Order: sequence, then C-alpha cells, then structure tokens
Amino acid sequence: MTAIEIRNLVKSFGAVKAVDDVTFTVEAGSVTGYLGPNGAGKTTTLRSLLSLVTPDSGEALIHGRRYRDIEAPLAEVGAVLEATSFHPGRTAANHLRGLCIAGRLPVKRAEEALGQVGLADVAGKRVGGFSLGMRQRLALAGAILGRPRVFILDEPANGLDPAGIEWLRGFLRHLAHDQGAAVLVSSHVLSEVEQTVDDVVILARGKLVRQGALDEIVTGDDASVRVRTARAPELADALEAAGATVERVTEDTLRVRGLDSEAIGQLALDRRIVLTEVGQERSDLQKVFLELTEGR
Ligand SMILES: Nc1ncnc2c1ncn2[C@@H]1O[C@H](COP(=O)(O)OP(=O)(O)OP(=O)(O)O)[C@@H](O)[C@H]1O
Repeated sequence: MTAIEIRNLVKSFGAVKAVDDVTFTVEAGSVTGYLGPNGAGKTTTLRSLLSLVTPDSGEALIHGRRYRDIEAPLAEVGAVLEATSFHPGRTAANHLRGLCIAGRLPVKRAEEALGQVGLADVAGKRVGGFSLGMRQRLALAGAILGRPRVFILDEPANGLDPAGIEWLRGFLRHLAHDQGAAVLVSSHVLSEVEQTVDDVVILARGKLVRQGALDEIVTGDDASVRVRTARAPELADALEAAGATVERVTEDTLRVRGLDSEAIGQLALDRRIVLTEVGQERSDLQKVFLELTEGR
C-alpha cells in the first residue's frame, strides 16, 4: 500500500529551487532512504510532507491526504525533524507525557516509548543534560507514541555513535518489516543507511537523480562476481571463452563481469575446477552515490 506520495513537488526559496519536480512513493512495510548531499532539498521535501512548508506546486501526501488534513496526526505519522528542540528543564518522561496529553493519547505510552528507545534509565533526568544521541532517541520516542504506521525521519542518525547507529538500524527495520510501517529516512551519509534501507531515492540540487530498490542500484550493469580458486589462470581462460570479462585481482582471485555466480559455478564444475570462494561483489555504494550526485 502506498503510504507516502510525493507528486511533481516543486518548492523555491527566492532564486533557489530547493525541490524541483520530485516524484516518488514509499510503500508500507519498507524503509526508504532519502539521500543526497547537503542542500539537496531533502528537508524541504520532508517539511512539505508535514505541512510545514507550502509547495509552489505538486503534492506531498500521507495516505492520500495532506498532513494538515489528518485528524489524529500522532496516531498516523511519526516525525523526527532535524534539530528537534526540547525544553531543557523538563525530564524526558515529562516531555513525552506532555506530547501524550496534547495528542490525546494515554499517558502511560510515555514510559513504554522510553523503554523502546533505550532511555528508560534516564526517564527522570532533565533533557538539558542529554547528549545529541540521547536527544535523537527522545525524538524517536515522541514519534512512536501514537503507534503510527508512517515515519518521516530527517537525519535521525546525526549525533549517534556507531552503537547508536546499529541500534537505529534495527529499530527502523523492526518498524517496517515486523510492524508494517512505511519509513522514510533522510541522510547525507550513505554509509549510515545503506544497511538499513530497502529502497533509495537520491536527490541532488533539488532534482531526483535515481530511485529504486537498493539492490538494483548497487549492482546494476556493473555487477561483478569475485571467485577464488587455485586454478585461476585456467578458469580465467574458460570464462573469457564463454564471453565474460575477467580481471585478475590476486594470484588466486578473479573478478568476473558478464556471467552470474551460477553460470561461473557451472563452468567450473564442468572443468572440475574447485572454487574456494564465490561471491557477488557490490559496487562501492559510496562511489555510486558520488557519481550520481556529483556535478548536478
Ligand atoms: N526557509 C528557507 N529559506 C531560504 N532557503 C531555504 C530555506 N529552506 C531551505 N532553503 C534552501 O533550499 C535548498 C535545499 O535545502 P534543504 O534543507 O531542503 O536541503 P537538505 O537536502 O535537507 O540539506 P541538509 O542535508 O543540509 O539538511 C538549500 O539551498 C537551502 O539553502
């Protein structure tokens, strides 16, 4: 089911076209990475989705409606924007209780949410003393209070240490894959999200550069297979004769393009060549990301 729909969205700030005719959808049960360098227009898109920015033209819809037309937004959409501000003198639990009351949710959800984001131990501590990573977790706790099915998260990995990023990865995948939520998560650091997302939408200078399943984008035409065998020269000749392009990586390792793992395995079997390793090589994601966004 389509949970989020961005259709021909355009938004300018003076002479800057922050978002320039962007169209994509996010389906329930999947995590979509919204990627692009700083200033690409990611935040403007997400703010449009949350009715914080009025588009010049086009639409940004959640379950077919504008955010501002949703009656119980906390129960439908969980949002974390960059630089979410908190009252420094308030405790984490009180901050969330306030959100529950404002959103007409049971107050006990505050404790539940703190537990889910790993902040139960500091529920009674003032937010003013929280690290950036703890604030990010608290913002996420606020987003899950209403048990929504759609999440819109702007750079949620900012300020998290590697353990925090690992935790976030599991958390977002759980929301999407176990609970069926649609998760749209922005980042300008591809490596932060590459192990989390199912689909990617890449933006550069306001324009959509590429979109699709992560696996398709990272393999594409350039897909290669790494093969290890003690009889590398013999296998290389056979692969080339079968039409593959073969690169000798080390004495016993080949990088093969133009044949998939199965075909390579069959060819080796026919010649009784033992393969000690066969693996699909992903092209370097960061490289793909840079190539797609550079010079645009
Ligand atoms: N309120 C505003 N007033 C003027 N210009 C703005 C405003 N908001 C965004 N812009 C400009 O629009 C462009 C896109 O900004 P946006 O914040 O959407 O990008 P981003 O991809 O989220 O980048 P970042 O990763 O740095 O947050 C930038 O050139 C930015 O300076």
